[in-house]
Amino acid sequence: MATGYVYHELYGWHDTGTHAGLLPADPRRGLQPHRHFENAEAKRRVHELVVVSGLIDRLTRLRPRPASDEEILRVHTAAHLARLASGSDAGDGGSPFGPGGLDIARLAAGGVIAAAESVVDGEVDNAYALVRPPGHHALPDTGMGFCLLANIAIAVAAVRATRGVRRVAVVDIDVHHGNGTQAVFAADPDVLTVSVHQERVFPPDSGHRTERGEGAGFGSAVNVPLPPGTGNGGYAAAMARVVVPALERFAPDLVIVAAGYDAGATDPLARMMVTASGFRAIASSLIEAAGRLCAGRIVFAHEGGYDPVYVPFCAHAVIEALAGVTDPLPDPFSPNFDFLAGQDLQPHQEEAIAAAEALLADIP
Ligand SMILES: Cc1nn(C)c(C)c1/N=N/c1ccc(/C=C/C(=O)NO)cc1
Ligand SMILES: [Zn+2]
Repeated sequence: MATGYVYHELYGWHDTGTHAGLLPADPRRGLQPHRHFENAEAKRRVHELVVVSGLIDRLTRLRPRPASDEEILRVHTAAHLARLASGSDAGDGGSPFGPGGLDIARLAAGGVIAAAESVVDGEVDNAYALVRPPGHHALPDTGMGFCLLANIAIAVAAVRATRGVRRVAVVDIDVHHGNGTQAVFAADPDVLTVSVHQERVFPPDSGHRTERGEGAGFGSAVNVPLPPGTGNGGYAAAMARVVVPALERFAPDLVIVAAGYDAGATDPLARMMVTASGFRAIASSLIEAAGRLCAGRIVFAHEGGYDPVYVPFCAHAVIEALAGVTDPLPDPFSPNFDFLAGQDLQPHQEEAIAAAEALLADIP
């Protein structure tokens, strides 16, 4: 089992400066300066745990490269690219970046491209792209939600253009709706986008079950909004009853996962309860499905997740699953979080999942 791994120190140099965590600092509103929630720490510490634990020795290091203008313009407008070349915010006022921000964003998108190409070319069996800045909220004409370029959408477009890959499934397990990827491919019946997220957190009023794609692409978008407080049992049920069956119906040539960890039990930007063992189970269900459906071709691209202490354990568990590790690193927080009341599937969560099962019938 060869698992590709992309990381570059430049990802840690993407400078989101000081905000008040999420919003621009403003003393007139009582918003005291604090580092932006989307800062380097959580992702840099994932890499450091991968190195210190020795997992790095079981991985095949892949080198990222900057996504070219041609590759970016398959998804984005020239105006958006120009904004990133000269501006200091991706477009929504909450996604700041410092000098050279576009160069690092190119390297993030290029890191996902490199991972996808290596998997499709058979150089590795599967891959993890630990990239920053994230991408799944970025739209063709603007960035948003800390995302500058639509990393995964750019990678999907690249392997379809250069490697003849036809059907790609993107599964978004970040706790926020994968609106960007969904929008890029809404009319495309050969790209399935499935997003499992906390209902209506971000983007506001986005990610409803009723968002299903459009035109020839109707049915190719599947949204599974879940209630706040959903934990390991709710996510396992969503995977087993909606996500994996959707993949089986769609029969992809390649699976790409938008791997965010902000559904984690300690994340500041959502209210879910998933733990490292829960993320391992989520990943394992997707890896197993890819093994049955597309020779194991699966790529995980890092997205959100903001607790610098716990995200490393959650992402490490996912990378171990990709590498087929049978002696996983124990989660020191397990006694606290794996046994929280409500970790098992709750009736109101079951209702949300059952409602999403109805969407499977129209998958193209
Ligand atoms: C509150 C509030 N007020 N306003 C004006 C805005 C714009 C607010 N929230 N913005 C948010 C909230 C959450 C995210 C998460 C991103 C992520 O992790 N994606 O995976 C991004 C922006
Ligand atoms: Zn997120």
